[in-house]
Amino acid sequence: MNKNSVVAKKKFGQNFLKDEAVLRKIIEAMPKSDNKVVEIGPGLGDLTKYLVDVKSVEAFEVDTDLCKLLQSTFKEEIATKRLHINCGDVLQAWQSSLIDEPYDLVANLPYYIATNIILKALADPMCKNILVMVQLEVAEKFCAHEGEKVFGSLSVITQSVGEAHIVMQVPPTAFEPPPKIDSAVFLIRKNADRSDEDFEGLLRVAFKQPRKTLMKNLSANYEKSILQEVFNELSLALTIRPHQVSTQDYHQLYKKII
Ligand SMILES: C[S@@+](CC[C@H](N)C(=O)[O-])C[C@H]1O[C@@H](n2cnc3c(N)ncnc32)[C@H](O)[C@@H]1O
Repeated sequence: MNKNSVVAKKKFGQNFLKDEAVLRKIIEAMPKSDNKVVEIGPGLGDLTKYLVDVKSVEAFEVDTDLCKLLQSTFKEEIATKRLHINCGDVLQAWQSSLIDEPYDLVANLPYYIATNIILKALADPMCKNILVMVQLEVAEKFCAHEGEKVFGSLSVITQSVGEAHIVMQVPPTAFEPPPKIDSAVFLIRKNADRSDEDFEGLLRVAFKQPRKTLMKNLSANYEKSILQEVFNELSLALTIRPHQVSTQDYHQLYKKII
């Protein structure tokens, strides 16, 4: 099998990034660091060939056909240890840390598991920065600010460990085959390690019905009189909606009601 005879497999979310200008912009947007690069889903190696030029890369690819192809394309880089390819499902391989040294995640992610992968990377103490291509809609959720309509639990979790912004939007024509939706590359610079399942549980309750008031959502699980007291202490209006509350106030709420 060669690169040109590969038929993209839908079940693995294969949309190969073919636009060289976009590939170069991803490399330019990489955070300056001494960390190793982890690439999830190297696919045909179009991004990988740029990555191995600047960093040593640990790659995870689930498709065994593509693994074989990558092993022959990157023989030299594998021999000189610029590249190591793990063949298998990255989610199976991921314990509390994906690898045992500090790394930056740089990838055009498989969209069907993109949110899950980013949440795992945010909770992984070895992961220091995240530069990934995902569906535009998902990128906007991770990068949203308080007050914006799409500000939700993903935005709060992200702001709890760092800063996020969209680097560029990418149209379907940049890929082969083209996906049905627009995509975006975004960067999260982590500056803290925090993974707290109880806090994330509170966020799930807080944003359960995003258009209802925060008080209404929270009172489904927490004592209303305590909530009223805490809202008062934090100067939060009883009519405030979940997307209007800052990350800092969510942490204060959590401290006071859990
Ligand atoms: C959107 S494609 C990106 C391919 C390539 N990086 C590019 O930019 O052209 C997603 C890649 O992730 C791989 N993939 C899908 N699910 C995976 C999983 N669970 N673990 C590891 N790789 C996976 C797919 O086989 C595919 O190669």
